[in-house]
Amino acid sequence: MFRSSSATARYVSRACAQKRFASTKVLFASLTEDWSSAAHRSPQTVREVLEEVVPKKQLQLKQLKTEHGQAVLGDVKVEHVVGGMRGLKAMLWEASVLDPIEGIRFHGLSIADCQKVLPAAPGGKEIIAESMLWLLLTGKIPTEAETRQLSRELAEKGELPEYIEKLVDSLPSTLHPMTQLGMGVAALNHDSKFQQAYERGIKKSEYWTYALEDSLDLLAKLPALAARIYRNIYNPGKPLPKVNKDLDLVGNYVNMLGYGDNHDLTEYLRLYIAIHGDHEGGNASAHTSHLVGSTLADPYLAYAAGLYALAGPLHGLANQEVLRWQMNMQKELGGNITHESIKEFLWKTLKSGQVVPGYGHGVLRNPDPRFMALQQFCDTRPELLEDPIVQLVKKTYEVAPAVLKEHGKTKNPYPNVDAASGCVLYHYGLTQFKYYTVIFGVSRALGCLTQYVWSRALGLPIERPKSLSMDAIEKLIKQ
Ligand SMILES: CC(=O)SCCNC(=O)CCNC(=O)[C@H](O)C(C)(C)COP(=O)(O)OP(=O)(O)OC[C@H]1O[C@@H](n2cnc3c(N)ncnc32)[C@H](O)[C@@H]1OP(=O)(O)O
Ligand SMILES: O=C([O-])CC(=O)C(=O)O
Repeated sequence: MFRSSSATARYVSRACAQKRFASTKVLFASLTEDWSSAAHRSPQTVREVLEEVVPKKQLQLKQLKTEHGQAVLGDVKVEHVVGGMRGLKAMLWEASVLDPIEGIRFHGLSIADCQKVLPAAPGGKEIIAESMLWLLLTGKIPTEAETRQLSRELAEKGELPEYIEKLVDSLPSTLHPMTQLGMGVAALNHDSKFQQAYERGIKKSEYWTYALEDSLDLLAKLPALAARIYRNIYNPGKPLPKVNKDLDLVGNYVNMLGYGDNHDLTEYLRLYIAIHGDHEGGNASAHTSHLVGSTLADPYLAYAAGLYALAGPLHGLANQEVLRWQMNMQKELGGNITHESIKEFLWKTLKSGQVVPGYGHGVLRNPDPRFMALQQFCDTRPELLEDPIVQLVKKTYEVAPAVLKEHGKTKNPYPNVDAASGCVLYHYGLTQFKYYTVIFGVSRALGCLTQYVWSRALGLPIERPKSLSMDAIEKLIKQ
């Protein structure tokens, strides 16, 4: 049968999608089977599960290196070298893989799959950070009892050392909250077990256990650190609650932020923090923390570096920018918010040479499923559906893709996660949008620290790609 090249491309892409769907179904079935049998045994700790998984992954990597070390995964073109390495397959990252059309999958599970199988908090429905962390680290679904055990372990480690409190309290309230978060995280390396063990001269095979210990410690302390920064900047002098040993990580975070009585905001932040946790390895924050970690800098330093990449407006800071931009739109349009007036505002932004924040992506070529999941959260709550800023975000989504297509520059005219994340926070009273990227920073630790542990478990080497000058590129082309 003859097919035109575009029909062939559609056929191949449909066939690939069907194959992907079938293999995902198998994986989903095996993970959930695994989970239902796990529900009948006594709970394991995340360390015990990793003790079992690490040797299997080490063997997998050994086989990849020895049997397929010379297999070709793609070509390196000049456009990769001068174009931000977009699409270049050049990193190992275990916990998640991003498909341009389907979006993120964590160990093969989509966000919707995770919403079905990952345990929620008592009295809640949304995925919590601990069950996502467990999945990212181990590739397995935790039982409810295992999730609770991890929540308690994190809560027990959650208080900040006094020197960090003093450091953060000494910072000017005019210093951006992300700068403060990075400083606090870096300074926590004062107590790094990984660094102390390295200085003692431990074996390479033991690195990952200390990396895990530091990673859990850092994850546990992030809510208290992030909440202290919020308190110092926006509510100076207000007493901060202690970490409650009976709450999950995000439950504690929201409580320390001062919104503990708001169940809907707590549930929103549970979902937010779980689904922002990892977005494969090539994004700027993950890649930065991976690079710094590859020097054997401890997890605190590696993640602090990642946070400063997250603080850029083309990456995580876009969620702050989205809210600022949507509020400007609301102010300028006043009572005249129609599809037509939003369209004009979009063109004004584009013609002034700015990007439309919250739209476009380095990999995605469809609406971001994280955006859709946050929109779904709004769709189930009438008070959110009636909120003017939530409505404006939704209306902008109805107009922006067509405008961006007509503008013709961006490869992806659809919304990314940052387009939706801030408006719900705003509705619930968390209106200080300069703080929003800090919440993202609490979340992204899940993925970056997971990979830190795996990089040490797999003995990955220091990253050191080859760079070329333009003259050197021209010389290579001539040859
Ligand atoms: C959690 C996250 O990090 S999600 C991303 C958050 N960032 C944003 O929302 C900021 C707005 N978006 C962007 O700036 C971009 O889409 C990025 C940074 C996300 C991706 O960048 P790229 O992969 O380089 O995008 P792409 O290849 O489509 O860019 C091609 C051109 O379209 C432009 N473009 C891309 N997105 C947009 C946008 N939202 N609005 C206007 N122009 C855009 C680029 O600036 C580029 O222009 P240039 O040729 O003059 O340099
Ligand atoms: O994947 C990317 O490049 C950016 C992104 O959406 C993320 O890091 O969450």
